[in-house]
Amino acid sequence: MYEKITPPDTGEKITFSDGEPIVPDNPIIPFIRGDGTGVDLWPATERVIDAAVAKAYGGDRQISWFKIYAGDEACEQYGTYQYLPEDTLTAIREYGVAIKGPLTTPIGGGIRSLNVALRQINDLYTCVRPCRYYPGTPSPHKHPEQLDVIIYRENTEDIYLGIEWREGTEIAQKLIDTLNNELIPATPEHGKKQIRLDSGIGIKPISKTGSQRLVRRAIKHALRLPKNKQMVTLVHKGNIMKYTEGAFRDWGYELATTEFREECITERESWILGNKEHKPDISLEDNARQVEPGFDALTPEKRQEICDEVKGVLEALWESHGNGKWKDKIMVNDRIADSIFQQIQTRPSEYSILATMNLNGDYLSDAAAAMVGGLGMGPGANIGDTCAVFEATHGTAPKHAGLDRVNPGSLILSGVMMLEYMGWQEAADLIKKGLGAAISNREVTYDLARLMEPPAEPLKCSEFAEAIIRNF
Ligand SMILES: NC(=O)C1=CN([C@@H]2O[C@H](COP(=O)(O)OP(=O)(O)OC[C@H]3O[C@@H](n4cnc5c(N)ncnc54)[C@H](OP(=O)(O)O)[C@@H]3O)[C@@H](O)[C@H]2O)C=CC1
Ligand SMILES: O=C(O)CCC(=O)C(=O)O
Ligand SMILES: [Mg+2]
Repeated sequence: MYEKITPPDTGEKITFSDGEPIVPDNPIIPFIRGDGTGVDLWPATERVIDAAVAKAYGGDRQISWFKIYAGDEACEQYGTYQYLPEDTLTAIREYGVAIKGPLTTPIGGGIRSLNVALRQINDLYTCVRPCRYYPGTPSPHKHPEQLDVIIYRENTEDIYLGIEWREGTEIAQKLIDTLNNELIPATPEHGKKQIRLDSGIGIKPISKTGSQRLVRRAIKHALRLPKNKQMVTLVHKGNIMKYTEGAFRDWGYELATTEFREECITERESWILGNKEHKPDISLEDNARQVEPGFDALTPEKRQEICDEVKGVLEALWESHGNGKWKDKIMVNDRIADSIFQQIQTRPSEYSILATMNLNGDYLSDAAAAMVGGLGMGPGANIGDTCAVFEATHGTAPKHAGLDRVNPGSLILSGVMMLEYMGWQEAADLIKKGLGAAISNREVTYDLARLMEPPAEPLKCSEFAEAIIRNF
């Protein structure tokens, strides 16, 4: 059935029921080594995961690794331009849970991202990227320990769908022509806007389906968190992109206030209920005035609309969520994307789960990782309903490739996420303990060593893996 790969002789497949993995004691797990620093990162990661499983379960559980190919290694194995062979896609589909190193994407022309293709082909619609601080990690931030967020990034649409046309091509010119001469003039709100003739054109689709299934997972995750972290923030640039990013926000709120009505409160609803709790005889109009900045300057129709909203919230929610009961619910709020980049730095403790569209989540996950030690400490998972692929937030860092130098922390912590997803919490905990202790002992790779005060003597990538195992 496979052209060039052979699954291990021992082990069984992970299967799925209702979106949850059913994991045998000896699962077969496909892995992609990755390009660039993948040659250094994967061996270190495999060693740490195997050692933790062996120690946690004394031989009763074991992973049978199944080597599959993508990127440069795949071309060596399968031939020129065979970056993502059918074998690889079949193995991931068939075995359900996989882990991968980073893969190169050329900028501009050439192949499109293999990483993105893997997510789209397997419908791994949720990218989960936690950013939390390990004590002793050097950080450019004064209080990195206050940041404990999980980015829930939509993983299949937005500009990552890759539907774009190069400037000057026949289709780009045709599109610009149709937009300038037919579609824009037919849309009064666009006025006399015109697209420059020498533009490249990209399409940014954001669907209700894609947005709501992502937010659904984010809310379900929030339900499993301690009470003080039960928050979901919808991140968007809806003030500028109303029908894509603004719609993401609206669909997120719609889902929270329908499917999760009993469990959720929106920030605005909490203000309305809070105003009445603070002053039980407050009028609808005064309540509306406190909720809506600039209320008195609004048109009478708009003021009436907000009063009706206040009335609707009080009627629908006072019984179930009023009298402070909303404080035990999941708080769903929203923040504009540029503002959230400063908010996670100035008020990190106020955020927990950040639900984002694809591009915003890509940016935000690197920025948040920087606060807790850098890209060497940024793990991730791509999760769908019948399949999951674990990978670090960072890329191939080509200038460090093959030097046994980079920090394997992100890929190892992606392995921890994989073990937790499989329900192998004991092995996951050992790795977190070992990693935390190695960092506290200043046994770290160059990226963390150079930021420590005084600078520490850097370990190699492989030596850091050994230090983690020693500290289990
Ligand atoms: N999921 C994936 O596979 C991803 C793939 N990519 C691809 O990777 C390639 C390179 O991308 P690039 O923009 O350079 O981004 P990278 O994330 O690969 O690297 C940027 C910089 O981040 C730091 N860094 C990255 N990984 C580590 C690590 N493990 N330990 C310590 N520091 C690390 C290094 O900083 P310094 O040198 O300052 O120490 C490095 O130069 C591109 O082709 C890109 O498309 C990018 C992101 C994700
Ligand atoms: O696929 C790539 O080349 C980049 C992807 C990326 O930056 C990410 O997923 O964070
Ligand atoms: Mg990225």
